[in-house]
Amino acid sequence: MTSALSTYDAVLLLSFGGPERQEDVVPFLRNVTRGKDIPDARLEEVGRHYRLFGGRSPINDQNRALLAALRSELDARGLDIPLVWGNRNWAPYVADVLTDLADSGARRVLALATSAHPSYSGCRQYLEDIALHCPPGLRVDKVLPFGEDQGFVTANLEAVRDARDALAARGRQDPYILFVAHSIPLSMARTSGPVGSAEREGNPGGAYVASLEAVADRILGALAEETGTRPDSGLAYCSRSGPAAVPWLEPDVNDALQALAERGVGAVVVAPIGFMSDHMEVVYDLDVEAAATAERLGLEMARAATAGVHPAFVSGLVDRLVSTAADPRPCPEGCCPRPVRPGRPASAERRRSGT
Ligand SMILES: CC1=C(CCC(=O)O)c2cc3nc(cc4[nH]c(cc5[nH]c(cc1n2)c(C)c5CCC(=O)O)c(CCC(=O)O)c4C)C(CCC(=O)O)=C3C
Ligand SMILES: [Fe+2]
Repeated sequence: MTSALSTYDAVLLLSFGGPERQEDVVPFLRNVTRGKDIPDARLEEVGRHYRLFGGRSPINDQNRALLAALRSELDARGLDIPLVWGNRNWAPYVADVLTDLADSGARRVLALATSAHPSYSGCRQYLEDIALHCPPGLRVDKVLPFGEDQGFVTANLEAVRDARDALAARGRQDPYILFVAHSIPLSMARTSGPVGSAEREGNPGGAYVASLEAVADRILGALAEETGTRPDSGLAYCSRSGPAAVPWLEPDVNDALQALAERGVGAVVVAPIGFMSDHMEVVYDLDVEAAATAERLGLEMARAATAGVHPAFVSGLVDRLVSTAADPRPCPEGCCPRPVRPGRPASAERRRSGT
């Protein structure tokens, strides 16, 4: 079957990468924090979550599963384009994959990054990775963030419904729905463009928060239509890091749970709509830490699944590949810019990548 995709030589799944064994943890974190001169002792502290899971991040296996699901969907549509995988911070490295593609004669590659919502970390930084490692003669176009696509919304809606029903089976009706995403510095959120609609311009959290709110709103709207009542809900954040003096998106998920318990809420669905699969942030910060907070507060909590390889999501991603191939649009100039780090000249930062 012909489609606009046939003008490309390969599809590249672009991701963050993660360690696979204990020996990988510190080298991986050194890659993530490249250029920031963080001492190994501090890296050990950051790596504690990975150590607890045997040094293995879930992210690579999630990406292997996604590659298999995308392959099946491409095949089912008769799209025989090669599909490859490259990471920013761990093997297989994007630099090696782009070199291999160029060596095998590829000229045009269509990249899909594993971040659903727009921000420097989830969008522009992948463009920088490509620019930094792209061999001459190779052109790479990238799919824009897809969090508001119907497939992603459908997968998350079904997950919230399942978690709600699991609580109901334990006798807890009408839970609060707490949507969760990765916190980012407020400065990064404000510049997370693309700024298009008036709502976005008026949203101090920028396009990142607007995208999360849009997904939450569509899930709540669908639930309201099914049950006749719109569930009580909120948006919270996990996994903040960096100096306490720098403002990040709030509230933290643990503080949000505390506030709910104080209000007398008894049951909560924690829905990680900010993540497209079970990353370390989900399996540690939510399933371990937030779950312990909920338990301590006497709150019944059910964590909704991430989109993962939900068929509607995978099919929507392939739709996106096809539509982007037909009309590749660059991320708008000035959108989701690299954060300026105080005390570091921009030129020294330009050729470095971290997180
Ligand atoms: C918006 C966003 C996404 C996109 C959402 C998404 O794609 O899901 C994302 C993805 C990821 N981030 C990841 C891991 C890390 N992120 C870090 C640090 C940071 N992330 C940030 C933001 C984001 N990050 C920020 C603003 C920082 C501080 C950096 C700075 O100040 O410059 C650090 C350093 C240690 C620390 O600071 O905690 C690590 C180890 C992994 C792998 C997880 C796994 O192994 O499963 C993944 C997919
Ligand atoms: Fe991160």
